[in-house]
Amino acid sequence: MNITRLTPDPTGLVDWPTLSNDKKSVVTVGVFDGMHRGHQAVIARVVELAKQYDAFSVVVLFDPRPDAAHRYAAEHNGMDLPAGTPDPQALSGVDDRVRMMRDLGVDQVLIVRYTMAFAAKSYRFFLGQMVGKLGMRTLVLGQDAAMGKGRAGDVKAIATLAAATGVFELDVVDDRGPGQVRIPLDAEPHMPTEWGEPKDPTAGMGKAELRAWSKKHQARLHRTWSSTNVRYLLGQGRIADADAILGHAHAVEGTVVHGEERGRTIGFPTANLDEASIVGYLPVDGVYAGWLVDMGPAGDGDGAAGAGDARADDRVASDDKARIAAGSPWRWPAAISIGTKPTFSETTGLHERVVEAYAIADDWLELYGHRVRVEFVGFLRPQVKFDSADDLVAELGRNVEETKRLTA
Ligand SMILES: Cc1cc2nc3c(=O)[nH]c(=O)nc-3n(C[C@H](O)[C@H](O)[C@H](O)COP(=O)(O)O)c2cc1C
Ligand SMILES: Nc1ncnc2c1ncn2[C@@H]1O[C@H](COP(=O)(O)OP(=O)(O)OP(=O)(O)O)[C@@H](O)[C@H]1O
Repeated sequence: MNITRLTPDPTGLVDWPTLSNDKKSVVTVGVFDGMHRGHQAVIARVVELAKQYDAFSVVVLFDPRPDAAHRYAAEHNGMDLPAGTPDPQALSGVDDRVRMMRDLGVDQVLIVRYTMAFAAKSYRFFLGQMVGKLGMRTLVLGQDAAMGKGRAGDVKAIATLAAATGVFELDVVDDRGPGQVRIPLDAEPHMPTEWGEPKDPTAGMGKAELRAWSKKHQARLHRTWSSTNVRYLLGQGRIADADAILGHAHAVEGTVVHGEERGRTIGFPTANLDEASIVGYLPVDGVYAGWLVDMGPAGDGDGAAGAGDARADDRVASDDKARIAAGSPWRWPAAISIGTKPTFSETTGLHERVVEAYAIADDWLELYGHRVRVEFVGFLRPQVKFDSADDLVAELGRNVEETKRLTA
Protein backbone atom coordinates (compact mmCIF):
# COMPACT_ATOMS: atom_id res chain seq x y z
CA MET A 1 0.00 0.00 0.00
CA ASN A 2 1.15 3.53 -0.77
CA ILE A 3 0.59 6.42 1.59
CA THR A 4 0.92 9.97 0.25
CA ARG A 5 0.55 13.16 2.25
CA LEU A 6 -0.71 16.14 0.29
CA THR A 7 -0.88 19.75 1.44
CA PRO A 8 -3.00 22.12 -0.63
CA ASP A 9 -1.33 25.37 -1.73
CA PRO A 10 -2.61 28.65 -0.24
CA THR A 11 -5.34 28.82 -2.88
CA GLY A 12 -6.56 25.33 -1.97
CA LEU A 13 -5.12 23.50 -4.97
CA VAL A 14 -3.72 20.02 -4.43
CA ASP A 15 -0.87 18.64 -6.50
CA TRP A 16 -2.45 15.19 -6.97
CA PRO A 17 -0.05 12.43 -7.95
CA THR A 18 -0.54 10.58 -11.22
CA LEU A 19 -1.24 7.01 -10.16
CA SER A 20 -0.94 5.54 -13.63
CA ASN A 21 -1.31 6.58 -17.25
CA ASP A 22 -3.81 3.91 -18.09
CA LYS A 23 -5.04 2.10 -14.95
CA LYS A 24 -8.27 3.58 -13.53
CA SER A 25 -9.21 3.88 -9.88
CA VAL A 26 -12.11 3.32 -7.51
CA VAL A 27 -12.15 6.10 -4.94
CA THR A 28 -13.78 6.95 -1.63
CA VAL A 29 -13.43 10.17 0.32
CA GLY A 30 -13.88 10.91 4.01
CA VAL A 31 -12.52 11.03 7.53
CA PHE A 32 -13.12 7.47 8.71
CA ASP A 33 -12.62 8.43 12.35
CA GLY A 34 -12.57 5.21 14.39
CA MET A 35 -12.89 3.02 11.28
CA HIS A 36 -16.16 1.59 12.59
CA ARG A 37 -18.06 -1.14 10.80
CA GLY A 38 -19.90 1.36 8.55
CA HIS A 39 -16.56 2.78 7.40
CA GLN A 40 -15.19 -0.73 6.93
CA ALA A 41 -18.15 -1.61 4.69
CA VAL A 42 -17.47 1.42 2.47
CA ILE A 43 -13.79 0.59 2.15
CA ALA A 44 -14.45 -3.10 1.55
CA ARG A 45 -16.73 -2.05 -1.31
CA VAL A 46 -13.95 0.11 -2.81
CA VAL A 47 -11.54 -2.82 -2.69
CA GLU A 48 -14.13 -5.21 -4.13
CA LEU A 49 -14.96 -2.93 -7.09
CA ALA A 50 -11.30 -2.17 -7.74
CA LYS A 51 -10.59 -5.90 -8.02
CA GLN A 52 -13.57 -6.35 -10.30
CA TYR A 53 -12.42 -3.53 -12.63
CA ASP A 54 -8.71 -4.22 -12.31
CA ALA A 55 -8.35 -0.69 -10.95
CA PHE A 56 -6.55 0.91 -7.98
CA SER A 57 -8.46 1.12 -4.70
CA VAL A 58 -7.96 4.66 -3.40
CA VAL A 59 -8.97 6.34 -0.14
CA VAL A 60 -8.77 10.14 0.05
CA LEU A 61 -8.54 10.82 3.77
CA PHE A 62 -9.06 14.29 5.20
CA ASP A 63 -6.90 15.33 8.12
CA PRO A 64 -7.50 17.15 10.45
CA ARG A 65 -11.15 16.26 10.90
CA PRO A 66 -13.23 18.85 9.00
CA ASP A 67 -15.34 19.35 12.16
CA ALA A 68 -12.28 20.37 14.15
CA ALA A 69 -10.90 22.52 11.30
CA HIS A 70 -14.15 24.45 10.77
CA ARG A 71 -14.64 24.95 14.50
CA TYR A 72 -11.13 26.35 14.84
CA ALA A 73 -11.61 28.61 11.82
CA ALA A 74 -14.90 29.94 13.22
CA GLU A 75 -13.12 30.91 16.43
CA HIS A 76 -9.94 32.22 14.81
CA ASN A 77 -10.96 34.49 11.98
CA GLY A 78 -10.98 31.77 9.34
CA MET A 79 -7.48 30.53 10.11
CA ASP A 80 -6.36 26.95 9.53
CA LEU A 81 -5.92 24.61 12.48
CA PRO A 82 -2.13 24.62 13.04
CA ALA A 83 -0.46 21.36 12.01
CA GLY A 84 0.07 19.00 14.94
CA THR A 85 -2.71 20.43 17.11
CA PRO A 86 -3.98 17.55 19.26
CA ASP A 87 -7.57 16.54 18.59
CA PRO A 88 -8.93 14.95 21.77
CA GLN A 89 -12.31 14.40 20.10
CA ALA A 90 -10.84 12.17 17.38
CA LEU A 91 -11.62 8.53 18.16
CA SER A 92 -8.43 7.29 16.53
CA GLY A 93 -5.22 8.65 15.06
CA VAL A 94 -4.57 8.73 11.34
CA ASP A 95 -1.92 5.97 11.67
CA ASP A 96 -4.50 3.66 13.12
CA ARG A 97 -7.07 4.35 10.41
CA VAL A 98 -4.47 3.84 7.69
CA ARG A 99 -3.33 0.58 9.28
CA MET A 100 -6.86 -0.78 9.08
CA MET A 101 -7.17 0.37 5.47
CA ARG A 102 -4.05 -1.60 4.67
CA ASP A 103 -5.58 -4.67 6.31
CA LEU A 104 -8.66 -4.26 4.14
CA GLY A 105 -6.48 -4.31 1.01
CA VAL A 106 -6.46 -0.64 -0.06
CA ASP A 107 -3.77 0.24 -2.66
CA GLN A 108 -3.43 3.98 -2.15
CA VAL A 109 -4.21 6.29 0.77
CA LEU A 110 -3.95 9.99 -0.04
CA ILE A 111 -4.00 12.02 3.17
CA VAL A 112 -5.08 15.54 2.29
CA ARG A 113 -4.48 18.34 4.76
CA TYR A 114 -7.92 19.84 5.25
CA THR A 115 -7.45 23.62 4.96
CA MET A 116 -10.09 26.31 4.66
CA ALA A 117 -8.95 27.15 1.12
CA PHE A 118 -9.31 23.49 0.15
CA ALA A 119 -12.74 23.30 1.83
CA ALA A 120 -13.89 26.28 -0.24
CA LYS A 121 -13.52 24.41 -3.55
CA SER A 122 -16.75 23.18 -5.10
CA TYR A 123 -17.53 19.48 -5.24
CA ARG A 124 -17.61 19.73 -9.05
CA PHE A 125 -14.05 21.02 -9.10
CA PHE A 126 -12.91 18.40 -6.58
CA LEU A 127 -14.50 15.50 -8.45
CA GLY A 128 -13.13 16.84 -11.76
CA GLN A 129 -9.68 16.53 -10.22
CA MET A 130 -10.40 13.00 -9.02
CA VAL A 131 -11.32 12.01 -12.57
CA GLY A 132 -8.56 13.94 -14.32
CA LYS A 133 -5.67 13.26 -11.93
CA LEU A 134 -6.53 10.00 -10.19
CA GLY A 135 -8.32 8.33 -13.10
CA MET A 136 -11.45 7.87 -11.00
CA ARG A 137 -14.00 5.67 -12.78
CA THR A 138 -16.10 4.89 -9.68
CA LEU A 139 -16.76 6.91 -6.53
CA VAL A 140 -18.03 4.93 -3.53
CA LEU A 141 -19.93 6.81 -0.81
CA GLY A 142 -22.28 6.17 2.07
CA GLN A 143 -25.78 7.62 1.84
CA ASP A 144 -25.15 10.66 4.04
CA ALA A 145 -21.83 11.69 2.50
CA ALA A 146 -21.46 15.31 1.43
CA MET A 147 -18.42 17.15 0.11
CA GLY A 148 -17.17 20.41 -1.29
CA LYS A 149 -18.03 24.02 -0.52
CA GLY A 150 -21.03 24.19 1.81
CA ARG A 151 -21.26 20.36 1.65
CA ALA A 152 -23.27 20.90 -1.55
CA GLY A 153 -21.97 17.67 -3.07
CA ASP A 154 -24.36 15.19 -1.53
CA VAL A 155 -25.21 11.82 -3.00
CA LYS A 156 -28.10 13.23 -5.05
CA ALA A 157 -26.05 16.06 -6.55
CA ILE A 158 -23.13 13.75 -7.29
CA ALA A 159 -25.40 11.16 -8.93
CA THR A 160 -26.74 13.91 -11.21
CA LEU A 161 -23.21 15.04 -12.05
CA ALA A 162 -22.11 11.46 -12.76
CA ALA A 163 -25.06 10.92 -15.11
CA ALA A 164 -24.59 14.29 -16.86
CA THR A 165 -20.86 13.92 -17.48
CA GLY A 166 -20.72 10.17 -17.99
CA VAL A 167 -17.06 10.11 -16.91
CA PHE A 168 -17.50 8.30 -13.60
CA GLU A 169 -20.14 6.26 -11.81
CA LEU A 170 -21.38 6.65 -8.25
CA ASP A 171 -21.75 3.55 -6.07
CA VAL A 172 -23.75 4.17 -2.90
CA VAL A 173 -23.34 1.89 0.11
CA ASP A 174 -26.53 1.44 2.15
CA ASP A 175 -26.50 2.54 5.77
CA ARG A 176 -25.07 -0.28 7.84
CA GLY A 177 -25.99 -1.10 11.40
CA PRO A 178 -29.23 -1.34 13.37
CA GLY A 179 -30.76 2.01 12.38
CA GLN A 180 -30.69 5.03 14.65
CA VAL A 181 -30.31 5.84 18.34
CA ARG A 182 -31.20 8.80 20.48
CA ILE A 183 -28.22 10.69 21.88
CA PRO A 184 -28.62 13.49 24.43
CA LEU A 185 -27.72 16.85 22.92
CA ASP A 186 -25.72 17.92 25.96
CA ALA A 187 -24.15 14.51 26.58
CA GLU A 188 -21.14 15.15 28.78
CA PRO A 189 -18.89 12.23 29.74
CA HIS A 190 -20.32 10.73 32.90
CA MET A 191 -18.61 8.15 35.12
CA PRO A 192 -20.99 5.30 35.96
CA THR A 193 -21.66 4.90 39.67
CA GLU A 194 -22.42 1.18 39.42
CA TRP A 195 -19.85 -1.61 39.00
CA GLY A 196 -19.75 -3.66 35.82
CA GLU A 197 -20.58 -2.79 32.23
CA PRO A 198 -23.13 0.07 32.17
CA LYS A 199 -26.51 -0.65 30.61
CA ASP A 200 -28.28 1.36 27.93
CA PRO A 201 -30.41 3.77 30.00
CA THR A 202 -33.25 3.51 27.47
CA ALA A 203 -33.29 -0.31 27.34
CA GLY A 204 -36.71 -1.70 28.09
CA MET A 205 -38.44 1.69 27.97
CA GLY A 206 -41.90 1.91 26.48
CA LYS A 207 -42.70 4.50 23.81
CA ALA A 208 -44.06 7.09 26.23
CA GLU A 209 -41.14 6.67 28.61
CA LEU A 210 -38.65 6.96 25.74
CA ARG A 211 -40.36 10.12 24.54
CA ALA A 212 -40.11 11.65 28.01
CA TRP A 213 -36.44 10.63 28.28
CA SER A 214 -35.68 12.14 24.87
CA LYS A 215 -37.39 15.38 25.77
CA LYS A 216 -35.63 15.66 29.11
CA HIS A 217 -32.22 15.12 27.49
CA GLN A 218 -33.03 16.93 24.24
CA ALA A 219 -31.97 13.72 22.54
CA ARG A 220 -31.35 13.70 18.78
CA LEU A 221 -31.43 10.77 16.41
CA HIS A 222 -28.05 9.58 15.12
CA ARG A 223 -26.99 6.60 13.10
CA THR A 224 -26.13 3.79 15.54
CA TRP A 225 -22.94 2.99 13.64
CA SER A 226 -21.42 6.47 13.71
CA SER A 227 -18.40 8.04 15.30
CA THR A 228 -20.73 10.37 17.23
CA ASN A 229 -22.41 7.39 18.89
CA VAL A 230 -19.10 5.68 19.66
CA ARG A 231 -17.86 8.88 21.34
CA TYR A 232 -21.07 9.11 23.37
CA LEU A 233 -20.82 5.48 24.49
CA LEU A 234 -17.16 5.85 25.53
CA GLY A 235 -18.16 8.93 27.53
CA GLN A 236 -20.66 6.77 29.45
CA GLY A 237 -18.19 3.93 30.04
CA ARG A 238 -20.13 1.66 27.68
CA ILE A 239 -17.06 -0.03 26.23
CA ALA A 240 -18.69 -3.28 25.13
CA ASP A 241 -21.32 -1.37 23.13
CA ALA A 242 -18.69 0.93 21.58
CA ASP A 243 -16.44 -2.01 20.64
CA ALA A 244 -19.38 -3.83 19.02
CA ILE A 245 -19.89 -0.87 16.65
CA LEU A 246 -16.19 -0.48 15.95
CA GLY A 247 -15.77 -4.18 15.25
CA HIS A 248 -12.52 -4.00 17.22
CA ALA A 249 -11.38 -2.84 20.66
CA HIS A 250 -11.25 0.94 21.05
CA ALA A 251 -7.64 2.03 21.58
CA VAL A 252 -5.55 5.04 22.48
CA GLU A 253 -1.80 5.39 22.08
CA GLY A 254 0.72 7.45 24.01
CA THR A 255 4.24 7.61 25.38
CA VAL A 256 5.06 6.14 28.79
CA VAL A 257 6.41 8.60 31.35
CA HIS A 258 7.38 8.30 35.00
CA GLY A 259 4.47 8.43 37.45
CA GLU A 260 4.69 8.94 41.19
CA GLU A 261 6.31 5.48 41.40
CA ARG A 262 4.02 4.35 44.15
CA GLY A 263 2.70 1.56 41.92
CA ARG A 264 5.76 -0.64 42.23
CA THR A 265 5.75 -0.27 46.03
CA ILE A 266 2.19 -1.58 46.26
CA GLY A 267 2.86 -4.47 43.84
CA PHE A 268 1.07 -2.99 40.84
CA PRO A 269 3.56 -1.06 38.70
CA THR A 270 1.78 0.89 35.99
CA ALA A 271 2.70 2.41 32.65
CA ASN A 272 1.60 6.04 32.85
CA LEU A 273 0.79 7.78 29.58
CA ASP A 274 2.06 11.29 28.97
CA GLU A 275 -1.15 13.24 28.59
CA ALA A 276 0.13 15.50 25.80
CA SER A 277 1.17 12.49 23.73
CA ILE A 278 -2.19 10.70 23.80
CA VAL A 279 -3.80 10.02 20.44
CA GLY A 280 -7.35 8.70 20.47
CA TYR A 281 -10.50 9.44 22.45
CA LEU A 282 -10.23 8.82 26.19
CA PRO A 283 -13.17 7.00 27.75
CA VAL A 284 -14.63 8.57 30.88
CA ASP A 285 -12.82 8.12 34.23
CA GLY A 286 -13.05 4.58 35.52
CA VAL A 287 -11.29 1.23 35.72
CA TYR A 288 -11.22 -0.94 32.61
CA ALA A 289 -10.15 -4.35 31.41
CA GLY A 290 -8.14 -4.42 28.22
CA TRP A 291 -4.73 -4.84 26.69
CA LEU A 292 -1.41 -3.04 26.68
CA VAL A 293 0.75 -3.30 23.56
CA ASP A 294 4.38 -2.17 23.56
CA MET A 295 4.89 -0.39 20.23
CA GLY A 296 8.62 0.13 20.85
CA PRO A 297 10.71 3.20 21.64
CA ALA A 298 8.87 6.39 20.71
CA GLY A 299 10.36 7.88 17.57
CA ASP A 300 9.74 11.11 15.73
CA GLY A 301 6.34 10.03 14.56
CA ASP A 302 4.99 8.67 17.80
CA GLY A 303 1.92 10.81 17.58
CA ALA A 304 3.29 13.38 20.01
CA ALA A 305 2.71 15.93 17.28
CA GLY A 306 -0.99 15.14 17.30
CA ALA A 307 -3.53 12.85 15.76
CA GLY A 308 -2.59 13.86 12.27
CA ASP A 309 0.94 12.61 12.31
CA ALA A 310 0.82 9.60 10.03
CA ARG A 311 4.07 7.73 9.94
CA ALA A 312 3.83 7.16 6.25
CA ASP A 313 6.41 4.47 6.21
CA ASP A 314 5.74 0.91 5.20
CA ARG A 315 8.32 -0.75 7.41
CA VAL A 316 7.13 1.01 10.55
CA ALA A 317 3.52 0.17 9.72
CA SER A 318 4.19 -3.53 9.27
CA ASP A 319 6.24 -3.61 12.47
CA ASP A 320 3.27 -2.04 14.26
CA LYS A 321 0.98 -4.66 12.80
CA ALA A 322 3.14 -7.49 14.15
CA ARG A 323 3.18 -5.92 17.61
CA ILE A 324 -0.58 -5.39 17.70
CA ALA A 325 -1.46 -8.86 16.37
CA ALA A 326 -3.26 -11.29 18.65
CA GLY A 327 -0.74 -13.51 20.45
CA SER A 328 2.17 -11.12 19.84
CA PRO A 329 4.93 -11.15 22.49
CA TRP A 330 4.45 -7.38 22.94
CA ARG A 331 0.83 -7.67 24.06
CA TRP A 332 -0.41 -8.26 27.62
CA PRO A 333 -3.81 -8.22 29.31
CA ALA A 334 -4.00 -5.03 31.35
CA ALA A 335 -6.08 -3.47 34.12
CA ILE A 336 -6.43 0.18 33.12
CA SER A 337 -7.20 3.20 35.25
CA ILE A 338 -8.29 6.65 34.12
CA GLY A 339 -8.72 9.12 36.93
CA THR A 340 -7.24 11.41 39.52
CA LYS A 341 -6.19 8.73 42.05
CA PRO A 342 -8.68 9.97 44.67
CA THR A 343 -7.22 7.66 47.33
CA PHE A 344 -3.99 9.67 47.32
CA SER A 345 -4.82 13.03 45.77
CA GLU A 346 -5.64 14.75 49.07
CA THR A 347 -2.27 13.87 50.57
CA THR A 348 -0.25 14.45 47.43
CA GLY A 349 -2.15 17.53 46.29
CA LEU A 350 -2.00 16.12 42.74
CA HIS A 351 -5.35 16.17 40.95
CA GLU A 352 -4.31 15.54 37.37
CA ARG A 353 -6.23 13.06 35.30
CA VAL A 354 -3.90 10.11 34.75
CA VAL A 355 -4.15 7.24 32.26
CA GLU A 356 -2.23 4.21 33.50
CA ALA A 357 -2.22 0.51 32.83
CA TYR A 358 -1.00 -2.44 34.88
CA ALA A 359 0.13 -5.07 32.37
CA ILE A 360 -0.36 -8.62 33.62
CA ALA A 361 3.05 -10.03 32.73
CA ASP A 362 5.42 -12.54 34.30
CA ASP A 363 8.45 -10.32 33.86
CA TRP A 364 9.20 -6.76 34.80
CA LEU A 365 8.48 -4.54 31.79
CA GLU A 366 10.71 -1.60 31.00
CA LEU A 367 8.38 0.68 29.08
CA TYR A 368 9.60 4.19 29.88
CA GLY A 369 9.94 6.20 26.70
CA HIS A 370 8.04 3.60 24.71
CA ARG A 371 4.91 4.27 22.73
CA VAL A 372 2.17 2.00 24.00
CA ARG A 373 -1.27 1.17 22.78
CA VAL A 374 -4.02 0.72 25.35
CA GLU A 375 -7.05 -1.22 24.16
CA PHE A 376 -10.35 -1.16 26.04
CA VAL A 377 -12.40 -4.34 26.35
CA GLY A 378 -14.76 -3.74 29.27
CA PHE A 379 -15.76 -1.38 32.08
CA LEU A 380 -15.00 -2.79 35.53
CA ARG A 381 -15.92 -0.07 38.02
CA PRO A 382 -15.85 3.63 38.82
CA GLN A 383 -12.86 5.28 40.47
CA VAL A 384 -13.08 4.99 44.26
CA LYS A 385 -11.49 6.85 47.15
CA PHE A 386 -10.31 3.93 49.27
CA ASP A 387 -9.75 4.26 53.02
CA SER A 388 -6.25 2.85 52.71
CA ALA A 389 -3.65 1.67 50.22
CA ASP A 390 -4.32 -1.88 51.46
CA ASP A 391 -7.97 -1.64 50.46
CA LEU A 392 -6.92 -0.39 47.02
CA VAL A 393 -4.45 -3.25 46.64
CA ALA A 394 -7.10 -5.83 47.56
CA GLU A 395 -9.43 -4.36 44.96
CA LEU A 396 -6.69 -4.25 42.31
CA GLY A 397 -6.22 -7.98 42.83
CA ARG A 398 -9.91 -8.52 42.02
CA ASN A 399 -9.68 -6.18 39.00
CA VAL A 400 -6.76 -8.20 37.66
CA GLU A 401 -8.71 -11.46 37.98
CA GLU A 402 -11.68 -9.90 36.17
CA THR A 403 -9.35 -8.57 33.46
CA LYS A 404 -7.88 -12.03 32.92
CA ARG A 405 -11.39 -13.41 32.57
CA LEU A 406 -12.49 -10.75 30.07
CA THR A 407 -9.38 -11.07 27.90
CA ALA A 408 -9.11 -14.87 27.97
C1 LIG B 1 -6.55 -1.12 37.57
C2 LIG B 1 -6.31 0.11 38.40
C3 LIG B 1 -7.36 0.64 39.13
C4 LIG B 1 -7.17 1.76 39.95
N1 LIG B 1 -8.22 2.25 40.67
C5 LIG B 1 -8.03 3.29 41.52
C6 LIG B 1 -9.08 3.80 42.35
O1 LIG B 1 -10.23 3.34 42.31
N2 LIG B 1 -8.80 4.82 43.19
C7 LIG B 1 -7.57 5.38 43.25
O2 LIG B 1 -7.39 6.29 44.05
N3 LIG B 1 -6.56 4.97 42.47
C8 LIG B 1 -6.76 3.94 41.61
N4 LIG B 1 -5.73 3.49 40.82
C9 LIG B 1 -4.50 4.26 40.75
C10 LIG B 1 -3.51 3.87 41.83
O3 LIG B 1 -3.74 4.70 42.93
C11 LIG B 1 -2.12 4.13 41.25
O4 LIG B 1 -1.86 3.22 40.25
C12 LIG B 1 -1.06 4.06 42.28
O5 LIG B 1 -1.24 5.07 43.21
C13 LIG B 1 0.32 4.18 41.65
O6 LIG B 1 0.49 5.43 41.07
P1 LIG B 1 1.81 5.76 40.23
O7 LIG B 1 1.74 5.01 38.92
O8 LIG B 1 1.76 7.24 39.99
O9 LIG B 1 2.94 5.34 41.04
C14 LIG B 1 -5.90 2.37 40.00
C15 LIG B 1 -4.84 1.84 39.23
C16 LIG B 1 -5.03 0.72 38.46
C17 LIG B 1 -3.89 0.17 37.66
N1 LIG C 1 -23.09 3.21 9.29
C1 LIG C 1 -22.68 3.46 8.05
N2 LIG C 1 -23.09 2.70 7.00
C2 LIG C 1 -22.66 2.94 5.76
N3 LIG C 1 -21.82 3.94 5.43
C3 LIG C 1 -21.36 4.73 6.41
C4 LIG C 1 -21.76 4.54 7.78
N4 LIG C 1 -21.15 5.48 8.53
C5 LIG C 1 -20.40 6.23 7.67
N5 LIG C 1 -20.53 5.79 6.40
C6 LIG C 1 -19.88 6.32 5.21
O1 LIG C 1 -18.46 6.26 5.37
C7 LIG C 1 -17.85 7.28 4.59
C8 LIG C 1 -16.86 8.03 5.42
O2 LIG C 1 -17.56 8.74 6.40
P1 LIG C 1 -16.90 9.95 7.15
O3 LIG C 1 -15.95 9.42 8.13
O4 LIG C 1 -16.36 10.93 6.22
O5 LIG C 1 -18.08 10.64 7.90
P2 LIG C 1 -19.43 10.17 8.55
O6 LIG C 1 -20.43 9.68 7.57
O7 LIG C 1 -19.85 11.39 9.28
O8 LIG C 1 -19.07 9.03 9.55
P3 LIG C 1 -19.46 9.14 11.09
O9 LIG C 1 -20.90 9.55 11.17
O10 LIG C 1 -19.28 7.80 11.62
O11 LIG C 1 -18.53 10.14 11.67
C9 LIG C 1 -18.99 8.16 4.08
O12 LIG C 1 -19.19 7.83 2.72
C10 LIG C 1 -20.14 7.79 4.95
O13 LIG C 1 -21.39 8.01 4.33
